[in-house]
Amino acid sequence: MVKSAVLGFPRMGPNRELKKALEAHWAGKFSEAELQQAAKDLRLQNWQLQKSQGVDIIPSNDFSFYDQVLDHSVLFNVIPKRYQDEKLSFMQRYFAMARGNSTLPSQEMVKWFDSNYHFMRPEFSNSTEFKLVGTKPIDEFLEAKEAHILTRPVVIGPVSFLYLGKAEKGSQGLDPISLINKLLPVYEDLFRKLAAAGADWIQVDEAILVYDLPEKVRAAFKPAYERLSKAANVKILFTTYFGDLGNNVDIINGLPVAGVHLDLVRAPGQLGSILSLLNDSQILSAGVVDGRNIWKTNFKSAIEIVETAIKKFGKDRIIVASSSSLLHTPHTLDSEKKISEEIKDWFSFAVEKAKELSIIAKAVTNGPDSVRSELNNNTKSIEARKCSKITNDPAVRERQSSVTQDMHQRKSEFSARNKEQKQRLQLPLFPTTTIGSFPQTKEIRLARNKFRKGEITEQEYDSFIEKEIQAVVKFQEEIGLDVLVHGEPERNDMVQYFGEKLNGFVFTQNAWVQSYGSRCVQPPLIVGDISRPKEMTVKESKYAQSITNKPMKAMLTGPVTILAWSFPRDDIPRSVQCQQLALALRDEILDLEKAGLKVIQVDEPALRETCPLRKKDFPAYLEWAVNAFRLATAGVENDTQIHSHFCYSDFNEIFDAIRCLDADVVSIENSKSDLKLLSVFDSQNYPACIGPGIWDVHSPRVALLEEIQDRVREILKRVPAESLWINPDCGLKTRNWEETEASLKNMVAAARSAREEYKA
Ligand code: MET
Ligand SMILES: [Zn+2]
Repeated sequence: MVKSAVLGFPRMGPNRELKKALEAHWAGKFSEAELQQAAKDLRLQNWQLQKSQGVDIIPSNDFSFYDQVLDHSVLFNVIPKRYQDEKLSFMQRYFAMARGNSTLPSQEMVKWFDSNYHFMRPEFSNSTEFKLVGTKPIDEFLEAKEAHILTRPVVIGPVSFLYLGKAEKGSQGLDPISLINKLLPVYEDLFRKLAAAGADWIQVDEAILVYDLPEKVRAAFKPAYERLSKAANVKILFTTYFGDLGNNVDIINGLPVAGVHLDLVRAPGQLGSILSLLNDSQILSAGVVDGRNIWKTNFKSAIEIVETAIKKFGKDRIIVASSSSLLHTPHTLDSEKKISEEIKDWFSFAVEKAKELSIIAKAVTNGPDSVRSELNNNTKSIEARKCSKITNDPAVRERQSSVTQDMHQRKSEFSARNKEQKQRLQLPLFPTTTIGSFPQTKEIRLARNKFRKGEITEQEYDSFIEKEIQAVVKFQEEIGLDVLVHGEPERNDMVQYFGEKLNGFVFTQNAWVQSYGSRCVQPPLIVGDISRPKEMTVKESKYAQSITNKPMKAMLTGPVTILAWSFPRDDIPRSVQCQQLALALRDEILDLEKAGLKVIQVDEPALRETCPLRKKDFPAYLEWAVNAFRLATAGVENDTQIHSHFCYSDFNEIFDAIRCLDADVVSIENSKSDLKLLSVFDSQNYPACIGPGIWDVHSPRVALLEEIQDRVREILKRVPAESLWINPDCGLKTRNWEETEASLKNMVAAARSAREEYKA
């Protein structure tokens, strides 16, 4: 029989119970014992839930108090010395590594592949002593067993664990992969203990196979799994996900593991090559239910894929599985009471996906008649979505088909535009500006909530927002900034705000997914063709410009970022969705221009993080991403100045793409990366204006005048004076007014002194 399997389940609980428990614990309101109990309840609930959906193979050790990679570091004693020296309890140390404490910063946090989940990067040193110092995977396996659920423990594979880590400060030059032989005995120990506890399979995640890997890393797999396969009487499911194995597929050839899991949602094409690589006793786990999105599975296509595999392997050697862990999907659709029934029928969250797995397994085991009504309903729902008016807007499609090359082209080259903009804006050397948002105070959040709930009228709300704008504008004039902003008080979130004003988006009540630790995000769902029914931001920006003589900068979130921070459609390419967003923004930008805004900023902080996992796929992605930005912005006159903003990651790699955006001014986060960004200017000849972030807005520390001055001098060694703008790293919404005022005053003073120095 074909079994169904889940690779991992969302941890937070149906109502983010884990988040609440964690935050209460951190606030000292919930003891460690209470936290442990809450976690235990959630685990049990999740196992039983999956069982009740009919899932045959249920994971354990997919739970985490913060992050599964950190769990492994702690389990294997990969604890940097700075955390070891402290007199901390086990949990205190764990949370210190996760979030820092009063004396220590946290470990580095990085993105988990191309998802919006973040993990704590393991740090290895020459003195790392691998030891199995915990029992978490075994405990959780036994906990489930006690509830009569035989789970399949999930562990991160040794090669991925090392590769995803880095050398600790002081051990520079150490390549973590060289530690593999020291690490393996610990895995052997763990596997023996899991086998002794009664596990018959272990899911070993080696997700790095979707990356371009150095030869040394590729070569580490075979010997490692030779050893692990002999370590204990337990079968290994060698698990990959998030894409195509590409050239790493040869690693599977002859690998001594009992089974292999493949992501056949993102990369269905790899099925053929794997089928011919596995030997006669190996099992294939076919990931046909998407672990990364919220759409109902198309049973017909999923079953087709599974049947192909069955033809070759027989029913007993095939498992039907989620493509990846369901960690990246919201918990259940059940709690959504506001989405229309028509649209709700298109979705499937984690609980519903678990059910889908068991239906597909039944269909292929006992024949389609055994689940006839489920299959029929699925066909109906898939058809309904395909034909729905919401999904297809002929006007949007028609507009897309008439997009021409010249719509991506500003009227003149930068140098000509620059002259006209100078003429019109009359800015000093080293113009100062901010990135958009000003402190989002309690009052602002309260007013927004009241308005949302209907407790204040639109008029009352509008006048509240106007007062906020007045205050922010006055403040900026007083401290002497050159290009002002309205402060974004009306915006809850830089993506949600736009999604709510566009056609094609749906918002949920409770569809949260973990981003890091206790932090969850609730991405909008893109369900249909996107268009702009009316102006989105003009009212606020126009008002702001009307109360000052200084140039006001209008703020928009760019097409790539709106797409990246939403759940995209799976029925048309992301490039098409991005172009729809670009057209909607193009209209907004032209309306802003008409309303008298001379400077318009289009933020694209997600441009880098949306890059594909493999280098070979970069050019195609960057082409549609850059084109979307250009399509959105290129309609304006020469003397309208287009800004863009980037933060969150290392932009050196895509600097060429940033140049191709053809923006007049870009501001880039740089203060955290120790001016690393600037090295780019040594090799690249950047034609337009640039504002490398001058201080780190993510820290409450006030930027000192001398610090900013030093930084400006450093930057001026590389950036021509006439191209340099002076601005913070990112928006100020998370800062308070005191810090903001102090830092901005220093920034303006630094700009003034730089003007003096430069003249001299
Ligand atoms: C994450 S980038 C944020 C840009 C936005 N304009 C802000 O200032 O908040
Ligand atoms: Zn930013």
